[in-house]
Amino acid sequence: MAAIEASDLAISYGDLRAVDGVSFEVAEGEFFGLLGPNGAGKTTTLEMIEGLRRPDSGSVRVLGEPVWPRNAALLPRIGVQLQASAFFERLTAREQLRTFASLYGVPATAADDWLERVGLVDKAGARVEDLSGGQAQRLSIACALVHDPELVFLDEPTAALDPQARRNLWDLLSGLTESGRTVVLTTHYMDEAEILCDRVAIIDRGRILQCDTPAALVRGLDAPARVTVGPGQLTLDEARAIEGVDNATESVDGTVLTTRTPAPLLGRLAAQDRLDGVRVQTGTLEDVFLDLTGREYRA
Ligand SMILES: Nc1ncnc2c1ncn2[C@@H]1O[C@H](COP(=O)(O)OP(=O)(O)OP(=O)(O)O)[C@@H](O)[C@H]1O
Repeated sequence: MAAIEASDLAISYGDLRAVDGVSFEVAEGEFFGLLGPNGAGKTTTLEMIEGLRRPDSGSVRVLGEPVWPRNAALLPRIGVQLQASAFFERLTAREQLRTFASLYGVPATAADDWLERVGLVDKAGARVEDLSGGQAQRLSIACALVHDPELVFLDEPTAALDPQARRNLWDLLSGLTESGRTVVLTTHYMDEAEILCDRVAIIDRGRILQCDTPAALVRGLDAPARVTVGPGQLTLDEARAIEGVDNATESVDGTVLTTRTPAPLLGRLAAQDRLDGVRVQTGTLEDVFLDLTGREYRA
């Protein structure tokens, strides 16, 4: 059984078709990403799947059940991350989490376990308004998971965090599917989706442009790899003479070799003892987005 089956979802706000025929399935245990720029329709799509917003047309089944009209049987089985601003005011981090636990009828020990899992034991007595952005996001994720849901929705969990705090949160997020739980994440960040998600749907202007594993999407681009060899190791003529090199240029970082066959090229560079400081860049999801839409990604 699929954890989510969304079929031809559409919703308009006045003249704006915010979601325009979106269909996808998410398998149980999958880490699935909805990826797209501001205003693409990610949040609206999630709200329809969570049963918070009624689609104009189309249908959704979650964990085998219809979500609309509001399906109370599903509530204990799904977790929805609240934006940090939706915390109960003036509670400490522990009280906040214990309040969620009691609303779901789970013991306070579950709250304390999650406090530990998200690394907030030191902040247990701090009021939620005194937490840093990253700590608040960790707490909101713990609140969504305290009742051990089968399916959890995380809407831009790393928005507004600095790069270090985002990376710290990735460790926590990547462990969430370990016990077979399904995770659906929306994000602006292509790098985040590439690292965390088993599959991503790239969504723009209310439509899914592509849906696949990040690796397959990048492979489908058929973009050449760029292999940069440290400065002074190769002349351009030597570089161009190496089998598999399509082009070679100089940059401040060294000699940049363009190739469609990076693995054998690296083997040849190794044989010439020229691997010191070599960097390999392949296509990224940002390149996929550019290729699909013809414009830069507007994160
Ligand atoms: N209640 C509403 N009334 C009118 N327009 C809306 C409403 N909610 C969303 N929209 C519009 O629908 C489009 C999709 O919005 P949505 O919030 O789903 O995008 P998003 O991909 O989640 O964007 P973001 O990453 O900025 O949160 C946007 O153009 C938005 O302005």
